[in-house]
Amino acid sequence: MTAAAVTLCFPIRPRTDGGTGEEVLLGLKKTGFGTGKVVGIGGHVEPGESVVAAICREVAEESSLVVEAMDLIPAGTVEFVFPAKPEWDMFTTVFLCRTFAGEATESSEIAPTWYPVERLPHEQMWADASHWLPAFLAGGRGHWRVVLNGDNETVASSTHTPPRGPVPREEQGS
Ligand SMILES: Nc1[nH]c(=O)nc2c1ncn2[C@H]1C[C@H](O)[C@@H](COP(=O)(O)OP(=O)(O)OP(=O)(O)O)O1
Repeated sequence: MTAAAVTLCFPIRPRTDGGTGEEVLLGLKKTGFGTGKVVGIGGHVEPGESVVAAICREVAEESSLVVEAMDLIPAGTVEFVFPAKPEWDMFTTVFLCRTFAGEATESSEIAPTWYPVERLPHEQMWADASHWLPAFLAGGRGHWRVVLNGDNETVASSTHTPPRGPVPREEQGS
C-alpha cells in the first residue's frame, strides 16, 4: 500500500509574550485523523496538486494565514509508518515559514495556537513529534522514518537520514 502524500507547514515568528526566542504555530485538530491532538498545520496533497500548492491551500483553509510559495523553507520529509494499520501510512513534506500574512484564526478543522519553540505541548501531540519536530525547528534537515507500535500511538523506532550533500563531480552526468 502506498503511503498517502501529506504536507505540513510550521509558521515561526519572534515570541509575542515578552520571552526571548521564537514561537511556532500548531493547532488542536477538531475533526478527522488525529482529532484531539495538537498537530502541525497541513493535510493531504490532492491528486494533480503540487506539494507547494497543497501546503499554501491547507495553511489558508486551516489557519487563515496566507503563505506564498517563495516563502516556504523546505525542511525535509517524515514517513509515518503504522504497521498495524497500513492504510494510515503517510509521507509528509515539511516546510517552515517565517514570512506570512494575516492572523491565525480558528477553522472547522483546527484551533491554532502559538507555542514557544522551547515549550512544545508534547503531551498533547503525537508521541513521535518529539523525535522529529524539535530537530526541524532547530534547523536540522533530512528525512525521518517513524514506525509506530501496534497501539498506533507509541513509537517503535525513529530513524533520521541527513540530507545528501552535493553530488561528487565524478558521479555527475556529462
Ligand atoms: N504519526 C503522526 N504524527 C504527527 O505528528 N502527525 C501525523 C502523524 N500521522 C499523520 N499525521 C498528520 C499528517 C497530516 O497532516 C495529518 C492528516 O491529514 P489531514 O489532516 O488532511 O487528515 P484528515 O483525514 O483529517 O483530513 P482530510 O485530508 O481533509 O480528509 O496528520
